[in-house]
Amino acid sequence: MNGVHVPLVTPFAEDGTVDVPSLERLAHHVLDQGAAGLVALGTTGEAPMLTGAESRTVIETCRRVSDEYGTPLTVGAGTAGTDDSVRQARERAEVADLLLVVVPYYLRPTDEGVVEHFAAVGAAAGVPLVVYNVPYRTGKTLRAESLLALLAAEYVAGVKHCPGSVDADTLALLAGGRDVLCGDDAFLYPMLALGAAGGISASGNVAPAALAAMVSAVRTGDAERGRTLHRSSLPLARALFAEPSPSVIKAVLAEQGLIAHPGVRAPLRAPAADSLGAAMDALAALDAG
Ligand SMILES: O=C(O)C1=N[C@H](C(=O)O)C[C@H](O)C1
Repeated sequence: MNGVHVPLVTPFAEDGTVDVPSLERLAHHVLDQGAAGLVALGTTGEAPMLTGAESRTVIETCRRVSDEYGTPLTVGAGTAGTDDSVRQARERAEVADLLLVVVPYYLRPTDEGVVEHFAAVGAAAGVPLVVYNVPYRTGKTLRAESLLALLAAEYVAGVKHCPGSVDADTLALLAGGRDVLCGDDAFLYPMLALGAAGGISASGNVAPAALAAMVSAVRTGDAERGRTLHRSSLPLARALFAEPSPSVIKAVLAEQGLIAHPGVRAPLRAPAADSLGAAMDALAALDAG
């Protein structure tokens, strides 16, 4: 799990069904532009709003394209409960190379309960897990030692960390030595500079080359280039997340002609014209890598 992995949006056709040709076009585009792999059914893919059949269509489409490119496919999985997460992980692991498993949300279990949850899912899945730590969405903040324990587990390939800042726990995690992936687009460069292996970055849908260039600047020790790319991509990350994601991202992708329609599923809503305008301006000003 090195480099930038792109959590693809799930494009919908005008009638609201999953638009497979748009999804395929976008998947080819991001891999052509330097993404290291695809992520299906991430937050950006509106996973909670898809039916089981739609989820399978998205996974199969991403599998086909990943096989063409020889790149890894990570598939989102996990719900609030362990039994249901185990069932879903078993099913999705048949097609995925890795599973991106969200910290169980809403009930706010203890850290010990969360660690046991991942052990159960890891044992059932048979493919490596990426722990998706996103406290501002799940309502569950794990202690740094629990994150480090998960990072050290043999069934865990990495932690996708979305702290909203580079705080003390983030520093402890990055000092942990194994794969940490940044899940907060605005913090991609700072976390890479501190040793993160890469990122799962929604901005990669619209600017894959710039993010791939940032990774390569850090790898080659070109700090000045890395900082330049960071300064240039930060306004874009902010603009894309100015409204609940992925509504702005989809609107930009439709403007770019990469997907046919910008529609998102309720309760998400189309973004305000100003939000789209700000994102298009940030994209126009981007150092594209
Ligand atoms: O789709 C994802 O997975 C991502 N999740 C983060 C979030 O929205 O919480 C952001 C990241 O860019 C991609």
